[in-house]
Amino acid sequence: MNELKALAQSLSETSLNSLMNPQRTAQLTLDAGPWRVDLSKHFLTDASIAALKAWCDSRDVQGAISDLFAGLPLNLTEGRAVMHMAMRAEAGDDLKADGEAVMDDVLRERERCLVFAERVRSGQHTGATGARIERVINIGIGGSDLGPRMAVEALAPDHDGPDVRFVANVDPSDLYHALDGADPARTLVIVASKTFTTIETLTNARAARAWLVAELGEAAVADHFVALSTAQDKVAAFGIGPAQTFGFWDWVGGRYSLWSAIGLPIMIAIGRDAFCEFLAGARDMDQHVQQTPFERNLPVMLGALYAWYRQYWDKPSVAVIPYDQHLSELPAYLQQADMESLGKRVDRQGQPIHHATGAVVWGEPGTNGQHAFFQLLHQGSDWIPVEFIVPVQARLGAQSQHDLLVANALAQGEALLVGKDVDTARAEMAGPDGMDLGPHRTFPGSRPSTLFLTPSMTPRALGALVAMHEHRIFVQGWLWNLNAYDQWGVELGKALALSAADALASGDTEGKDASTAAAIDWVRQNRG
Ligand SMILES: O=P(O)(O)OC[C@H]1O[C@](O)(CO)[C@@H](O)[C@@H]1O
Repeated sequence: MNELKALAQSLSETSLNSLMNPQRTAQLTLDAGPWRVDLSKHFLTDASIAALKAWCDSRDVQGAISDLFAGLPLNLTEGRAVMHMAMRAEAGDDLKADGEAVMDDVLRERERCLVFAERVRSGQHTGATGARIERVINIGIGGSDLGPRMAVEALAPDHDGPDVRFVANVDPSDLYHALDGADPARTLVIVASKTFTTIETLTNARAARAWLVAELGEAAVADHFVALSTAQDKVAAFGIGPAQTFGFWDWVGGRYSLWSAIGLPIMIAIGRDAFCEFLAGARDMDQHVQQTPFERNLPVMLGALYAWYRQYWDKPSVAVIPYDQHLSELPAYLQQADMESLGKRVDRQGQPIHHATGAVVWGEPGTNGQHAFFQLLHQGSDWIPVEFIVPVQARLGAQSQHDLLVANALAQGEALLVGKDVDTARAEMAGPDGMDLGPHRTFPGSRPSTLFLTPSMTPRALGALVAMHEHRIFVQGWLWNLNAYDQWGVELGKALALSAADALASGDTEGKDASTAAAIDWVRQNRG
């Protein structure tokens, strides 16, 4: 039997708590940038660490990381490098994508974005009537929404620019709320789309444009619309000029693009210095992943651990629980980063993969989740690896109240690990009419979790955390020999949505399955 499988089976019978001691925690606590990450509540032993290292060595993970940073075309199905790391690199870093030096272009475009953001923040860039911009609306979806949305919310304590809102859904109510109360003369619309073909984004952008033109006239579009895209020709066809267009490159994947021009809403919200700190945090992690030996390398260890839990322990999900209300969008952000990257069933050569791959990523901030789904985490029939993400300093509000938040995070990890045996549970209380509550109040324990601690959720800490997950996802994908950088699985639904829209308009359901055809008929009769 494969050693990783055998270890999974034998360790599943082991009490995690019986492994614990201070030396183990010290050995398995990794420092990466401003993060202290405790992996000691996982099924990591000398034997399993050695087996995970052997797995990584057999797949030459370290060589793959070098190839990634060398800008080789690792995204085979799209024939591209994967070089979002260049977007947070600095002058003097010698980075290439597909053989071309990229840093001059990257730094030039970054500077254009930062200058524009400062002009909006300072009021130098005004609307068509000369009024200061007070509301910025980012229209984008997927990677052109989730990253900036998450970071703007995460860094709310750093937010000193105009109001920044996000519209993603083609549901017209999303745009309605973003425009509600907005003064067109004081509103800047950012149309963010790597391809500039995404139907939701273009539909919302056209609706926002019509709203603006109705109030201020066609000529105002130039001052009130900017585009973030790799497709300059399509942006021009939409009517946004080159001075108002900020670009990036096809070797920056959509879900890895918040460091690029796609980060413009973040720049407008928090300004140049804080945004550069955000990039610096990610760059810290780029250096960490390249330079740190296996046992101390956080993205590599965590990627190997998660690959093991999915493939050999058959654990179908990972819970991400930030103990920071401002990180409420982090689970959704990581869902795209992870599930669009690792949700694949064939390998890089197109051959079937005969084991489980990508896991479901989900979560909510603590402590809210404790009063909702933690019942299942503690007493459900299976365990789920949990990430507790915990900045220890309050950025807003009283530190004493924040301490209670932190205490809850620590307590949850402890409860998952230690559990409660049936005798203790019985001794505590009986049920109605002396009913034995022992089985109901027992906690099995031995449930793994990772504790991410950082002093404060600064821009630098956030950058490091996000980049850590990017590299962790790379390692998992490489261990499974799948392409973590394409997303063909979204295409069929996109095409069928256009066909369903036609059928809703015309009533012609020929070629549709019976269920879909009936639904189309019913919608046509009931849509008012
Ligand atoms: O930035 P675009 O090209 O509008 O794409 C938005 C999103 O759509 C996807 O292609 C999936 O539909 C994502 O990968 C991407 O982040």
